[in-house]
Amino acid sequence: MLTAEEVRKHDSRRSCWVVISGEVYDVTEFLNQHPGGPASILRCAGRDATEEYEPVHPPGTIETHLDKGTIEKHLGPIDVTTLDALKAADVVAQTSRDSEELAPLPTLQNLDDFESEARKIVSKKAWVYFSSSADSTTAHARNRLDWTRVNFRPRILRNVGKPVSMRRRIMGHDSSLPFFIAPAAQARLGHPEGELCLARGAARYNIPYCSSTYSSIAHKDLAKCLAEERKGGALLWQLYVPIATENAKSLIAEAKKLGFKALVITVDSAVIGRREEDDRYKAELDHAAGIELARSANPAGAAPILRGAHSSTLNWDDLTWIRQAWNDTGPVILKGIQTAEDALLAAEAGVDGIYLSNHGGRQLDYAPSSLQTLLEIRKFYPHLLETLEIYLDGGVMRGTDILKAICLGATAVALGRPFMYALTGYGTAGVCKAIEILSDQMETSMRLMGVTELSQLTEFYVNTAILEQELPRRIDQRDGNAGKVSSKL
Ligand code: HEM
Ligand SMILES: Cc1cc2nc3c(=O)[nH]c(=O)nc-3n(C[C@H](O)[C@H](O)[C@H](O)COP(=O)(O)O)c2cc1C
Repeated sequence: MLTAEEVRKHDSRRSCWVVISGEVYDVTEFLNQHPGGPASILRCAGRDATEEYEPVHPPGTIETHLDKGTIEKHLGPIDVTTLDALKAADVVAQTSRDSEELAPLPTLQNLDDFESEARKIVSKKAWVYFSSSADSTTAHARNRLDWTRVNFRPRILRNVGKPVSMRRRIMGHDSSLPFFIAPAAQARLGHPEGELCLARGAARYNIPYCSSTYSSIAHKDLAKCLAEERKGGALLWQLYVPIATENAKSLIAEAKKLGFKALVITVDSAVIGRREEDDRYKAELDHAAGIELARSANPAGAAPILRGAHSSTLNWDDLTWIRQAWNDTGPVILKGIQTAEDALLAAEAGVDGIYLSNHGGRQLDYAPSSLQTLLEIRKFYPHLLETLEIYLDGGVMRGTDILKAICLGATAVALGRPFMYALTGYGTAGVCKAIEILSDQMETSMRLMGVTELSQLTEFYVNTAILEQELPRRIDQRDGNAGKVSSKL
């Protein structure tokens, strides 16, 4: 049996050992293959990495890689009585949650409240990961701002005393509400039960949950959780296409095997965006740990250094083998469409739906808000609204935002950060309360607009004049079928 003293000696690039759940691994050769980059492991070198590792990786990650031979050296168990000496002080501090500080859940009134409550107790690592957005953060700010720039045109004197129906078919699922939970990785950074809280919330309110490729709870456990709830809901599989095609195919095979209802392929992440707050925090940790990793040096002629672990070569042709692997198991949706041109290409590629998103402003800064993209599609390729399912996300904080999207022809809307904040503070109960708040906000607003069913909402219920002034005057119509243009604006 190994001791802490022995492990501590292997704390560098030359020899890097880590302890995870009481087992010691030699990961020296794995460092440069680590999909999260070598620095994240080097920060834990010679230490107990369990607290850093667990919230980010689903159970079984190491075992799978041991089987595949990517990680070769399982050195055996550590003497647990010596383990405390191997924990980093900051990790211990970061994981302490003092829920005493939180406002009682029933007093929360809107989704902003969840954000401010979560901030009180969340670790710095989780906060920068959840909240950060790319570069100048303008895309993120605009996501939120643009919802405020659309006004309603309510109708009066209509009988709105009857029950309000908000049902919508979302990616093949009959959802009770016209929104779903967007994919967001590493939920266990916020709460020990992580993504399970999201799956339970989705089941209890019968809405879909699109889980991330990087779910920190194993997908099979999410499927099990949904089945155990026996209430409703549906699981959708978000796919980041990995660099190796065989890895992508095995993820798709897993999605099929576990009964996920739709394949949501994220197409806005050829490289990972520069989220400065996140990168600054990691650089601070690296600096404190004495880790220096040259990133930008790229000698002329050498292959470019790309950020992240996803395929940077992904292109429209790849949709063919991806769809063959998925084999019509359910709808295929492209997540991250940001222009009318790409919406048209997506339709021509035969996908079932498009998901307008700039990744919560975390990828390309100054990318258009999904609301702008929706208006752009309405202006240049309005027929797509009839032929494609249209989903969107980014900055959605209120039921009124969801209604605005529905008026403009969206099938449904998704929310990312708000649910991460809800689970961080309050676990499953927080997720359920967030869904209730949105549902309540929508119901009241629908009655005040003079409708009781989503199908009654049309473009005439919103005034988008301000945003329309900012639409591009022309788009590149060389690729698509320009003959179909007959503007809805
Ligand atoms: C063997 C010990 C391992 C340790 C100590 C470790 C540690 C970490 C840490 C601390 C992070 C967080 C990065 C950050 O926030 O800066 C991370 C990220 C990541 N790790 Fe590991 N890891 C290990 C093995 C693996 C394996 C076997 C895989 C295989 C898939 C993997 C995949 C990833 C991915 C994809 C991320 C990035 C997640 C994201 O950015 O959303 N890791 N790892
Ligand atoms: C913490 C976090 C993690 C995310 N992880 C993923 C992911 O794994 N896959 C993905 O397609 N999108 C991911 N996203 C983007 C969301 O799916 C969604 O597009 C975005 O959060 C919507 O913006 P909102 O946070 O303003 O609602 C992530 C977003 C956040 C905030």
